[in-house]
Amino acid sequence: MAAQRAARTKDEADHPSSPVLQFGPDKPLKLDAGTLLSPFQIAYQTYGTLNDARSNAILVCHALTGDQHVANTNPVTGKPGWWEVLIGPGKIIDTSRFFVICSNVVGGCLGSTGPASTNPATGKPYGLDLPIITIRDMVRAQAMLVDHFGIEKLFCVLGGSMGGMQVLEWAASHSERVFCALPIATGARHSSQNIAFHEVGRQAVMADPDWHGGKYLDFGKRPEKGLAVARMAAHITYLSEAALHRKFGRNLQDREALTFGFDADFQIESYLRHQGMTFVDRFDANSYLYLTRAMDYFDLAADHGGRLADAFAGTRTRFCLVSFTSDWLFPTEESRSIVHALNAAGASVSFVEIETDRGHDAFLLDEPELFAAINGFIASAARARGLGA
Ligand SMILES: CC(=O)SCCNC(=O)CCNC(=O)[C@H](O)C(C)(C)COP(=O)(O)OP(=O)(O)OC[C@H]1O[C@@H](n2cnc3c(N)ncnc32)[C@H](O)[C@@H]1OP(=O)(O)O
Ligand SMILES: N[C@@H](CCO)C(=O)O
Repeated sequence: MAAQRAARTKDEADHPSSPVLQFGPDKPLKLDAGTLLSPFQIAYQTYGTLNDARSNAILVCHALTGDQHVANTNPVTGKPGWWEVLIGPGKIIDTSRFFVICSNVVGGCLGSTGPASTNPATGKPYGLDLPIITIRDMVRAQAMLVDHFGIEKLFCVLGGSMGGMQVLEWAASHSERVFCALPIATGARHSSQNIAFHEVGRQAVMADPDWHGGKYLDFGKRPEKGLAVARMAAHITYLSEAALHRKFGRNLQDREALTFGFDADFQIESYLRHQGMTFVDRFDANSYLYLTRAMDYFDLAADHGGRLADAFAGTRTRFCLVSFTSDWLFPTEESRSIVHALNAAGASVSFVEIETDRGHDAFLLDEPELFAAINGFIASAARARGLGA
């Protein structure tokens, strides 16, 4: 165990934005697809220090296109970590008290094994030869990383969107290892409408002639146009009609009049083009296919005989669910149905619906009510866990 603690050096603690840390388990990853993934890597970051009782660990699960750089400068984009506003010394998730772990999901493209990784059978990138990865597979891999740190029980698992799906999966399949769980802006299954949007995005990628059946790395050119269009369509779903109206209305982009052509006349067009173009600089097209598929396949009730409450039978985990009024991707009803299932399972659960026009991606923004909910829930759970004030 001492060796496991030593795996996290002082340099890592002092320089959390230091190069990507990777863990290669010596066991294969058992996949829901019925195969084994071996070898495989998990890229991760940690912040803070694990206490002697190993009771202060918080696992943060990232969303569809997020990564492990939750609270340090992102080495690809140069931007702050995606929850740096929330996590750090003296912040709401205080890394002078808690040991925070965030890992890149398996199937991703920032250091964990994914479709761009080398297939040991061919010596070439996996491409579509990588087996389909599920949310449960991602969580199995994270559990191996948590084992690597010698942590039996996580104090908290939290995350939004696809991160929230991982939180629910942790609570369902490793309930004895989770003291408290905070799924945000998520659902216990991906809805028909959400699968539909993902399918549009995947078809945009696959229709790009540079995709080459997923073997684009062999050809030296990536399917950037298709991936950008996929992101543009998806990005609309992360916002809301009201937010788009508030931010852009029908304002024109750097011009006084319509051009009577197909340039980006409107600010919203220019904005979406920007979102699409910047996305392709930081994300792999095949990873996008795999991770959207993982979300589509997620159906916690189906995995437990069709009754969601059975996924949480006997749980002692404390839950807090958060939804946003303008989130049309994971509307409040999705969270409410999870709350009902938790009630039926006799779980300890609280629920916060936050009034905002910022849509689904509100969980990534400076949202005071969200931070107040996280703060209150973690403070009360920490007292119950004997982790002090
Ligand atoms: C959970 C995780 O794991 S992280 C997930 C991965 N990360 C993301 O999804 C982040 C991408 N998402 C976003 O940027 C989402 O819009 C939000 C909602 C999170 C950010 O919202 P805001 O902070 O309000 O930023 P906003 O939506 O206005 O976008 C700002 C960007 O649009 C650009 N922009 C704004 N207006 C225009 C315009 N008219 N024309 C062109 N570009 C524009 C800005 O220059 C800025 O660009 P930059 O990000 O390259 O610096
Ligand atoms: N916009 C976030 C959340 C999507 O669910 C992302 O790209 O990961």
